[in-house]
Amino acid sequence: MKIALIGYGKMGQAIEAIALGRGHEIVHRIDINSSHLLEKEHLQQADVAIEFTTPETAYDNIIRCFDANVPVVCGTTGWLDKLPQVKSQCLEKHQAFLYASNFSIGVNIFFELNRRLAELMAPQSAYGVSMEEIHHTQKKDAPSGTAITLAEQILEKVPGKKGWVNEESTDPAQLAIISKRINPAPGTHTITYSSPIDDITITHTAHSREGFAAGAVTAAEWLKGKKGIFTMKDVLSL
Ligand SMILES: NC(=O)C1=CN([C@@H]2O[C@H](COP(=O)(O)OP(=O)(O)OC[C@H]3O[C@@H](n4cnc5c(N)ncnc54)[C@H](O)[C@@H]3O)[C@@H](O)[C@H]2O)C=CC1
Ligand SMILES: O=C(O)C1=N[C@H](C(=O)O)C[C@H](O)C1
Repeated sequence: MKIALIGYGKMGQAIEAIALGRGHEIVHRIDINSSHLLEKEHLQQADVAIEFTTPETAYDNIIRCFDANVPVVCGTTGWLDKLPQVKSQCLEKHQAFLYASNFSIGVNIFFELNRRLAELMAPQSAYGVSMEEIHHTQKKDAPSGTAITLAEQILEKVPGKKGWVNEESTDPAQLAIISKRINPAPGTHTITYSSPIDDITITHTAHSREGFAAGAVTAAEWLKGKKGIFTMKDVLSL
């Protein structure tokens, strides 16, 4: 498979290593200094694009892929206010788009655990719920995309929680997400249900970026030749 890497930073390079190891070809490594490669004539040389850049650049990059008729796997976080526009553009232009806040198999299983735990805890009013996420200091967005996905799952199930805030909160209607930036930390997410009697805690800890990169390559292999809007639930049949 011919892959265009849009974003050749920590993730772009980790994805390249996995993709080459699986016999794929990298046709473009597009970074801030080589953005002319985002022109249609270049992007069209790829079977699929994998986009890991910045919250400010992801939207334009995705639309460029649609205009070049190239399926796009996107892992960039912090731009989701524009997700409805991306989805409508994807459908209008008959393109293929797959976004995940986290591509690792472990986190996608953790999402399922989180959903089930929230369902079980929903009637247990003695427990308060909170979240902590820890990442490296180069991370641009807070809370992490993964934390937002986890929070949305909890808000869907736990009555009385109306939204999340990225700070400590005494408002029972708000789910507090505490973000810590410490090196080295590829990504740790912890959810705690706490009562005067006991606590229940679930944690996912990434030991490296390998799981994110492998999941993104698997998603690209799966997306090639498809049309529509997909998530890792489709790829992993969860
Ligand atoms: N969904 C997932 O599983 C994961 C998502 N991420 C997300 O991926 C994104 C990138 O993360 P890292 O690689 O760690 O960041 P990074 O800062 O190491 O790399 C970002 C790269 O994008 C490049 N870039 C900036 N503007 C660009 C443009 N207009 N066109 C092309 N390239 C451009 C930069 O030069 C830089 O090399 C972040 O939003 C992060 O949160 C990170 C890990 C896993
Ligand atoms: O920026 C990172 O590094 C990561 N970003 C993603 C997120 O925002 O959730 C996924 C992972 O946690 C690493």
